[in-house]
This record gives sequence, structure tokens and C-alpha cells, in this order.
Amino acid sequence: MFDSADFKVLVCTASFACYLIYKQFEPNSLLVHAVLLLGVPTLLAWQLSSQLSVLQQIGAAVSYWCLILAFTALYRLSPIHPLAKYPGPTFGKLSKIYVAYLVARGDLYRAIKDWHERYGDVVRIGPNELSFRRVDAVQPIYGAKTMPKGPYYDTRTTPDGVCQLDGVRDFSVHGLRRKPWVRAMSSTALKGYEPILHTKTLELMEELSKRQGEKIDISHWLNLFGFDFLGLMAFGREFGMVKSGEDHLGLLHIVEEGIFAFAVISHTPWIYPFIKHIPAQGPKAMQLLGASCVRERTSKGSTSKDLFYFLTEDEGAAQSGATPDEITADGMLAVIAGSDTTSTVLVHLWYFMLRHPECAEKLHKEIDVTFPPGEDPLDFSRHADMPYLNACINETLRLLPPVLGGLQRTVKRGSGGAMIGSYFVPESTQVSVHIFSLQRDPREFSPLPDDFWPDRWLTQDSYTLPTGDVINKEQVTTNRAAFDPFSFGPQNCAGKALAMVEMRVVACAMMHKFELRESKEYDLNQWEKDLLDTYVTLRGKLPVILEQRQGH
Ligand code: HEM
Repeated sequence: MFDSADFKVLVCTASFACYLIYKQFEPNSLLVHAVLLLGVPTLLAWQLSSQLSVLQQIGAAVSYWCLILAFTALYRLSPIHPLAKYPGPTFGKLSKIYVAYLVARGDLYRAIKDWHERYGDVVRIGPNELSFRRVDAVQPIYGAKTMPKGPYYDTRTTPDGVCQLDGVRDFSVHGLRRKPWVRAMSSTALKGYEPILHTKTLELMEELSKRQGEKIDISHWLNLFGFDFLGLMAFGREFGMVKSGEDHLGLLHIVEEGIFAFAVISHTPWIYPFIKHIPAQGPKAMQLLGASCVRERTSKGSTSKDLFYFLTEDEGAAQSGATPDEITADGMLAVIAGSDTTSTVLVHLWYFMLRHPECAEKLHKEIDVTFPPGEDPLDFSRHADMPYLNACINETLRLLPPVLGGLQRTVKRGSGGAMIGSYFVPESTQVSVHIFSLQRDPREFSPLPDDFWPDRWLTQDSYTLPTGDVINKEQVTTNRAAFDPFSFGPQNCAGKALAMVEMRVVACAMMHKFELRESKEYDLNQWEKDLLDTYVTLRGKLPVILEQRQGH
């Protein structure tokens, strides 16, 4: 027979044991969650059913759950926690739910920058997670093949076990899967995509020309362009969005919904097993679209060397070991990862041009000198050698990279911990470098770390600041090692080379043809306020008016 004290000890012991299992093994399976969170309290209540009323049995179950939470919270805030010496917001130390909440508000990148300003270079942003704002953390976290991706990436695998490239944790498997991508981004392969980029850019110019003088949302148009180009480049699939002027397939909506949902869930991956079997409309629609692209592309066969060719037919493809489902997932990854990111940079570039007419004027001059009237601004061979164009793109990528936050990696369990710069980090800790904070760190980029000042990327003996003051080159710091919009190391952006070509071409073509004016009804200050950090950036509308330039 149990008395009330025995009963309390029993509930306490059971919940402490459960807490220890969670702490030690971090189980991820639905069955284990069900046993620990439902099975154990049900068993307890059943055992005690002869001595307790129904209400008391419910009380016992609630106490069991509350005690697990209390043990967890106490440990996480206690001085014996392995990360106790690292400062950070209390809610963050307690649970990643806080970070997930900030993602849902779109505010995470601002919050982490503020925390770095308040707490220093290393901040504890989760119970077992540290954010770094140090350039010497980039190589140890992303460069050496010792820190695999963290649980944040659990959502990159579908319930059927299909893992897209960016979800692969094992470095040797990842190396094989990346092989076709390396070939798909070689300079020869890029040459092969030029005709598509040429045609699609001309199409965009044509549609925009029809709307000159009108107020248009340039953000929307660049989104349409991004999808059209990537659809053709990846699968030879014509989405026809620029021609129609609208998202007639509902693609943008599906992708935005999916990005938002996954960004929130990824910070609390223990939720994923509970919800991954719920058929969500966005991912399902993406899967169906991917499958239809593959079907259509396979029946057409290879008429040109698109990404699908490199993933399936080129000699690198056989070595990748990817299943047909994984190839479909990677093709769709390219469409999503490649279209949204590149168009985000281009829209940010227009935003900065509107805010800094003096920079727009300088860029117009460089474009006019490189492509005098009568010459084709889509001559790809010249864009890489346009210093100011490239400086403007770099400066945009520095201030507002499309992936604003830190990319999570894990100090391997069993590794005994790792040194990241001069900081010792215990094993099983998740770590990342916060891109947005590092790229605005005055130690790495000065003067004017928070301002759009493309000149910092130019090689000169002296520099004129926007105020008119002249400074010499020793007074300018531009640390390229702290510039990581495409991430770093073996799992960095697989499409960087293509993205750079695309951004240069579209920026050059648009600036060559148009003068950009801001719409009177739109307050440009709103632009940055409306950005949402959901792993990639979700953005609002940017209403502008385009005027065709004289003689172009
Ligand atoms: C300005 C444009 C772009 C930016 C800033 C960008 C940025 C990034 C970043 C930061 C990552 C690392 C993600 C992580 O570790 O979680 C990444 C990965 C990736 N990106 Fe990009 N990206 C851009 C354009 C593209 C394009 C055009 C493509 C394809 C055509 C592409 C394909 C990929 C792929 C496949 C990965 C996964 C690589 C892997 O895990 O091995 N990206 N990108």
C-alpha cells in the first residue's frame, strides 16, 4: 500500500528518470515520446488506481509532466550545465521554443545581432547552442570536416526518408552527392546555361518595358524571373511566369508557406516526429511539381546540358549514389534555393540603389562605359570585370545576405569537444556563425559597417566617403574572410558560381535599360522592417517606377 508520501516519491522518481533519458539520449522517435510522456504516467495512474480518485490520477500525470519540465529548466539554468559560462538570454537558455517564436515573428536575425552586442562574441542562444560573431570561428565550424549539420536539418528529410542534398550529414556521402553539382557549376557547364539566361533576361526586359512609367512591384517581377530561369536551367521546364506576369501556378505561395513552416519547426526538431506525417499542402505540392518536372524532362530526353543532365546522365552522376527520388528532391532544391535567394539579392540591390542615388549614378556610368550605346549589355564575358557592379553586389550580399542567420553545425558526440578560436565548446553543442552580425562587425568592415558603401570592395589608394571626406587605404578594413553569404567549406552553396553570373547579368541589363524611381506612396524605411528571417529571407513588396533611359 502506498501512502501519499510514497506516491509523491514515485511520481518524482519516474519523472526524474524520464528527464534523464531525454537528457542523455535526446530521443527523436514518436514511439519513445509516446512511451515516456503517455505510457509512463498512464501506467502510474493505473498502478495507483485503487488508491487514488480519477482527479488525483490526472493530478499525478500533470505533476509528472511538470516535474520533467522543472528538472529540465533547473539543469539548463544551473551552473553545472556545460554551457553555463556562456552568456545569453534566459528564455533562450531554457528552450529553443523562444528562438522558434522569434523566427515566427521574422525577427531572429535582429535579435541575435542585439544579443551579440549585449553579451559579446559568443552567445548561448539555445539550451545547447552557441552563436559566434568571430571570423576565427568560420574555419573550425564550416571548413574542417569535423562538425556535421545539427538537428536543425532534420526537416530536410521527408517522412519517406528522401533526403535532399543540404540535409546529408555524413561528409563522405555528401561528397559523393555533391559531385554532379561540381560539374554542373563548372565554367563549361555555366556557358551552357548562358543562352537560357540570355533569353529569360531579354524576356524580363521586354515585359518591364511594357510597364514603364507604371508603378510595379519589382520584388514580384524578380521572383517570377527567378523561378522561370531556374525551372529551365534545372529541368528544361518553362514555367512562363514572366510572360504571364503572374504566379499562375501558385508556386511562390507554396514555396513561401513551406519555407516559413519549416523555418519555425527546424528550431524545435523534436516536434517534427509529431507532425511530419500530417499531409501538409506546401511540401506535397512541391513534391508533385518536382515529380511532374522529372517526368516531363525524362520523356523529352536531353536536348541541352541542364542541371538534370548533370544529376542523371553525366559521368559524375553515376558516382553520386542518389536514388531517383533524391535526384528529384535535389532538382527542386535548386529551383527553390536558387530562385528565391538570387532574386532577393537583386531586389535588395534596387532598394540600395533607390536609397543611394549617387551609387546608382556611378553604376550607370560604369555600365555605359563598358557597354556604349549599340553594344549588348548581355555580353557575359565582361560582367566579371566590372569592379563597381561587383562591388555593389558584394555590398548588398554583405548587408542583407538572403540567408541572414547562422547555419547550425554540431560538435560531435564522443569527440571530447572542440576549440573554436580560443573558446572550448563541449561535445553535442550546436554551433553557428551569425552571418548578419559578422558581416556588420566593425572589426571586419570599416568604416561605416552598417551603411551601403560599395567602394570598400574596390582596390584604391584613397577613398572618398559619402560625407566627402577622403581617407587612405590603411583606414579601410574589408575582411573577405568575414564575408560568407554563400557559407564556407564543403557544404557551402552549390550554386554560387551560377548565382554570381545571374545577378551580374540581370543587374547590368536592368541598370543599362532603366532609371529606377521610388513610388511616392511607399516609404523606403519600411523595406528592411518588413524582412522576415525564415532561414532564407521573406520580403514584402517594393513598388517602383521604371523609366527607360535615353538611347537605351
Ligand atoms: C545569391 C544567391 C545565393 C545565396 C546567397 C545562397 C546561399 C547559400 C547558403 C548560405 C547555403 C548553405 C546552406 C546551409 O548550410 O544550410 C546554400 C546552399 C545551397 N545552395 Fe545556395 N545560395 C544562392 C544561390 C543558389 C543557386 C542559384 C543555386 C542552384 C542553382 C543554389 C543551390 C544551393 C544548394 C544545392 C545548396 C546545398 C549545398 C549542400 O548542402 O551541399 N544556391 N546556398
